[in-house]
Amino acid sequence: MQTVTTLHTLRQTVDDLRRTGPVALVPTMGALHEGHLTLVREAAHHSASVVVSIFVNPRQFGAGEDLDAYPRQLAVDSAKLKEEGVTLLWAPDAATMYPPGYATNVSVSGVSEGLCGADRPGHFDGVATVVSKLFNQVRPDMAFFGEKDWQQLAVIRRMTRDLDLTFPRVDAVHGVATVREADGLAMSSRNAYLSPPQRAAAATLPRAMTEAIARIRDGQEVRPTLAMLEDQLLGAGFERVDYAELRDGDSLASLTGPSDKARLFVAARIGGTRLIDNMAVGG
Ligand SMILES: Nc1ncnc2c1ncn2[C@@H]1O[C@H](COP(=O)(O)OP(=O)(O)OP(=O)(O)O)[C@@H](O)[C@H]1O
Ligand SMILES: CC(C)(CO)[C@@H](O)C(=O)[O-]
Ligand code: BAL
Repeated sequence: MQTVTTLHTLRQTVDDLRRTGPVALVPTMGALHEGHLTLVREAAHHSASVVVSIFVNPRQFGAGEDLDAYPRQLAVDSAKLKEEGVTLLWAPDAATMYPPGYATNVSVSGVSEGLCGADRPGHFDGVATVVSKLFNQVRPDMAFFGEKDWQQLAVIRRMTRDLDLTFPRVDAVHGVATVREADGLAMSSRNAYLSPPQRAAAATLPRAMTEAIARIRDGQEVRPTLAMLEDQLLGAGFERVDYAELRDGDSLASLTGPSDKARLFVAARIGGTRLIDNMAVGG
């Protein structure tokens, strides 16, 4: 595996790779876990070369968020990627991504509004901006993102479609199902912030979501069911529920009842750590 930190070398190396077959990109912020490695394996399954980027993108963190605390462990991550047979690790620094004078922002409306967009103003502008840069830098034939960040995936697909991108084309922006711990908690780099008791209580999130979905499918009203879900989380030790909402998985429009594409989206905070999850409800 080659580790590249300059744009010049990245372009040269990816141009060489492209001659050997399709190139896949897996964008990450590092602190890699099985969720990330599942994206890498899926990417390898569909391409000749896998490029993984690791960049903790300052523009997607709001004031007072965990930019400084975000886990950084490039050597450990690099060993994991090497083991997976990744072709190239793209690990730019902040000055390479945003040199002095940098002044451009990519902003996607609609799907970025509400849910995490409401709690983290500017977050999806930061994501759309860095992902459009990564797409232009690597020019991958395909890219892989986790469904754990469902709204992020919707924003990236919208951006790819709206800007008529061809590297990758919108139908080559792939979503990969959420990888979970044995107790159902969605894997996330931020789970590392949790103390053992917080980690044990965090498993209430997927459990309470699964129960709420069963009630909704059973015909119980959505609003009281989601209120019960919030109470369950607060009772288990979460200090705040940022949102618990039913939305259409494609358009992200709010829903008041089940439908084919309905998904339940929740964000909640435990010990100051913000966890998100989403699950299909179905009709
Ligand atoms: N449990 C998971 N299952 C599948 N994909 C995942 C999972 N966790 C993260 N991903 C995906 O990996 C990519 C990189 O995500 P990122 O580096 O932010 O990791 P993360 O674990 O989501 O961290 P964070 O704690 O910041 O949310 C994203 O496309 C994300 O959706
Ligand atoms: C897509 C991404 C790598 C952009 O910084 C980030 O938001 C993430 O890790 O999900
Ligand atoms: N996994 C999404 C990146 C973020 O929370 O900033």
